[in-house]
Amino acid sequence: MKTQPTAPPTARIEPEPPILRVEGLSKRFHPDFPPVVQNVSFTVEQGEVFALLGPSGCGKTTTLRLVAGFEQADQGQIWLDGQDITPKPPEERGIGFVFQDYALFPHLSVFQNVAFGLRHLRGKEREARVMEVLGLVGLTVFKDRKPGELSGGQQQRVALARAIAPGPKLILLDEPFSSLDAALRQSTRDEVRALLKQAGIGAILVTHDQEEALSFADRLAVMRSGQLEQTGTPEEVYHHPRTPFVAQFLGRTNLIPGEARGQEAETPLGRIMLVEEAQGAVLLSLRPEGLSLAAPLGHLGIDGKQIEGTVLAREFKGHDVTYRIQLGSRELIVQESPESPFYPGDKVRVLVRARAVVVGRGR
Ligand SMILES: Nc1ncnc2c1ncn2[C@@H]1O[C@H](COP(=O)(O)OP(=O)(O)OP(=O)(O)O)[C@@H](O)[C@H]1O
Repeated sequence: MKTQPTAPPTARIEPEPPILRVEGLSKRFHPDFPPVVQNVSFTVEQGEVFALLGPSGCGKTTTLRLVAGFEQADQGQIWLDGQDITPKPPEERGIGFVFQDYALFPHLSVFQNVAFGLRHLRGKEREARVMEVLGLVGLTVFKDRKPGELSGGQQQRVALARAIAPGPKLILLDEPFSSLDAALRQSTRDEVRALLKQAGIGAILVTHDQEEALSFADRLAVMRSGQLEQTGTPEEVYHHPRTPFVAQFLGRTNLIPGEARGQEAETPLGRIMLVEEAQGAVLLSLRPEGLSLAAPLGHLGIDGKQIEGTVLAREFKGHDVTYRIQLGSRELIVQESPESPFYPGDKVRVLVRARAVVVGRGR
C-alpha cells in the first residue's frame, strides 16, 4: 500500500528578540518638579538605528543616561539582549556611549584612546583589535596623532571607534554631530550610519534636529515633556503624525480645523480629502508641499466659489519657494516649485493637492 507523503515540518522562524527593551522608565530629579522621564517604553531591534527626537529639555539625554546606567531609574526596567540590566553599573552593561563633546583624552594618541576600553585584552590581541576598528572608521594612518591634531569629523570617528572597540551590543549617541559644521555633519552622519550598519550594531541617537533623525534613523520616537508622543518609521511619523505637536515638530505644517464626514472634511480651504475616515470636529495637518497656488479665476469655480488668499511673503530657497499666505484670519505656509511666479501682494487661489491627516478630535 502506498503511504501518503507527509508534508515536511514547516520551519518556524522565530522573530529575533529586540536588542533593547525599555519598559515604563521614569526618573525624577527634584520632588517639587514633575518627572523628567515619565513612563517611557520602547524597543530597539537587532542592528536597528533608533532616534529619540524632541525639543531641548524634554528628557532625551536623561533617557539615554538611564539606558547607559549613568543614572538610576525610579521606576521601570531595561533588558539588553533578553537580560535585565536595570541594576547593573554602566561598565557591566555592554553598551557603548559617544558623548556630544566626544570626551576623548587629549594627551593620548588616537591608538591609545581606542585602546582605553580594551584594558581586559593582552598586548597583541589588544593591538589587533584597535587596528581593526581604526581600519573600520578609516583612521589607521592617524593612529599616532593626538585628538587636537584631527578635524572635528575625524575626532568624531575616534569617539565612535572607542565606543565600538569592546564589541558592545548597543551604541548610544548623544547629539554626536552637533559640533560639526553643516557640510561635515551631513557626510559624517552618512559615514556613521554606514559603519553601524556594516558592524550590525544597534544604536540610539539623541537629537533635537528633525532632519537628522529622519535621515539617520530606521525608526524614531518623538519625545515631549518626558513622554514618548509617537514612535514609528520616519515616513510614518512624518506623513501620519498623531498629534499637533508631532506634526509641527517634524517640519512645517498647516493646522486647520474642519468638520469631518467620513473620507472628507469641510474646512476653510473648502472640502478636502482625509487620509483616514473621521466624524465631527477635527484638527487637520496639511504639509506646505500638499498645497499649491494658482492665479485667481476670472469667474467663480464650478462649485460657485474659490479659496482666495494674498501672498504675504515669498522665500526663494533654490530647490523650492516657500510662501506665507493670508487666507481670511489664517496664515498658511505653501511650498511650490522654484518657478512659481507669485510675489507679496498678489492674489492667489489656494489648492489642496494632498490628503489631510487628522491630528486632533473635538473642539
Ligand atoms: N542631574 C540632574 N539634576 C537635576 N535636573 C536635571 C539633571 N539632568 C537633567 N535635568 C533636567 O531634566 C530635564 C531634561 O534634561 P535632558 O538633558 O534629559 O533633556 P534633553 O531633552 O536631552 O535636552 P537637550 O537637548 O537640551 O540636551 C531638564 O529640565 C534638565 O534641567
